Amino acid sequence: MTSRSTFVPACSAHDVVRVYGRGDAEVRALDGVSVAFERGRFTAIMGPSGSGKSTLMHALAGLDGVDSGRVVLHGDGRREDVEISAASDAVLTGLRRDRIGFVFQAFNLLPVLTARDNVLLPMRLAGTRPSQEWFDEVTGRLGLSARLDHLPHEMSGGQQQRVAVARALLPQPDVIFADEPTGNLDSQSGAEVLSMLRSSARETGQTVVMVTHDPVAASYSDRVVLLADGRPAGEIAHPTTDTVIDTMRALNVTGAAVAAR
Ligand SMILES: Nc1ncnc2c1ncn2[C@@H]1O[C@H](COP(=O)(O)OP(=O)(O)OP(=O)(O)O)[C@@H](O)[C@H]1O
Repeated sequence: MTSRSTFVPACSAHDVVRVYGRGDAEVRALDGVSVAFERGRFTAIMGPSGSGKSTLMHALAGLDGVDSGRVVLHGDGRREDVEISAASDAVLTGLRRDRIGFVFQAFNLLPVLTARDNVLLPMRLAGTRPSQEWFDEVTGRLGLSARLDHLPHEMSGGQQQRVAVARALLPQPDVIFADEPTGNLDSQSGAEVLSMLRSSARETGQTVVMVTHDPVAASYSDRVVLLADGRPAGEIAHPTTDTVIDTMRALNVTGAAVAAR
């Protein structure tokens, strides 16, 4: 892992508000959230059910809009900063193709395509292709080299999710958003996928932001950002399963912000 003294953001939210419904049915899913996600780090978003985790991730990824505040995808010198919250649909489509990767709970592989073609599909749609060296490195690291000609139904859930991770990593997006990526996996397969996400951050500087309910999954991250009732509620640096369980318990009991640890 590289040591670094300054926090360089890959994406950030600034006083973001997202309201669903009106009148008595109004829910402030995000109620003034300001948070930044560090480049080259693996960050988990946690909080009680209904605390706004998915809403925040969707806003950061440009999958859903916000009512006020700003969401920014930060450039890196090569690429420009983009205000996601003010971007047109055309710009957002381009960002999702070139600069943002996704890993979902449901693997979302195309059933008629082999692992190789699933992994390559987003780049093919964008009219580009990875170098053979990078393709071999990513699929090798994910343990997929012997599976590349298999169809999804010929692979286990863990292998399918590793294909989905390879597909997200290959274009080297600014940020990969992972939404409960181990929710459909047994603990062994989940551990493999989480190790891959962690090593992609540590070894290749890939920024990963993951929503999870699972303290074990969160313990693979470098930092946990906590939400409660649509507001930031503290964070945990270098989380362990135990510190996450303790902090979540306190959050569920009090619903209040906890001190950064
Ligand atoms: N499309 C919607 N319409 C109305 N309310 C919504 C909508 N989406 C989310 N909400 C509400 O916004 C709040 C935040 O929801 P969100 O899904 O972001 O929470 P979460 O922390 O991801 O929850 P969970 O852990 O249960 O998935 C909840 O009260 C939810 O009911």
